[in-house]
Amino acid sequence: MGVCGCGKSTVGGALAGALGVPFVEGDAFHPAANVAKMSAGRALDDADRAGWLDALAGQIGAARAQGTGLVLSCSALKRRYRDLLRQADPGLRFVHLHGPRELIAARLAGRAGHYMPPALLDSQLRDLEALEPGEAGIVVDIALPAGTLVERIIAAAGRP
Ligand SMILES: Nc1ncnc2c1ncn2[C@@H]1O[C@H](COP(=O)(O)OP(=O)(O)OP(=O)(O)O)[C@@H](O)[C@H]1O
Ligand SMILES: O=C(O)[C@H](O)[C@@H](O)[C@H](O)[C@H](O)CO
Repeated sequence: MGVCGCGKSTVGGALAGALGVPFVEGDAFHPAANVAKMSAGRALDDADRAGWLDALAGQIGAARAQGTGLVLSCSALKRRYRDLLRQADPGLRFVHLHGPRELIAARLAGRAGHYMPPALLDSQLRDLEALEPGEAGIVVDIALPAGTLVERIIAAAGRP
């Protein structure tokens, strides 16, 4: 979880590879209308995100039913979004990829070929609600290299 450009795809993909489980890119489940809205520089609201979160909950529920496990990238900015995802698997754990605005803005500026305009970073930071006590998960510092983050996440999870 985390705002645009925090490293969800990069770290999530590497984590899934290290764990040997499927990686599901949450961005791929946005309807075209959401992508068009973000591409036009307008932030998504709760209504825009509702169907998308349902689709991601479906992915989590399917992995649980099949016993395959998964790593899924999702901004999951608000507590109630995470509550919805947890309904699909109460054992769901979150990794908040956290870092200073300046670092994330610099990474977004250096990223090519993505629809998300860097100007939407501030709206994402406004929407972001940190993990609360009782929510299973950890916060990691995205200033660290992706490989180090993967090691820390696996160490915190106690596996493999
Ligand atoms: N730990 C890291 N160290 C250095 N660079 C990183 C790290 N994590 C990600 N990056 C780089 O930062 C940029 C943003 O990462 P990435 O696309 O994975 O973020 P994201 O959270 O998936 O973004 P979005 O939500 O917009 O899809 C990429 O260019 C990526 O290579
Ligand atoms: O909740 C949201 O507003 C969206 O999921 C965004 O976070 C983007 O999908 C993602 O960051 C792609 O760049």
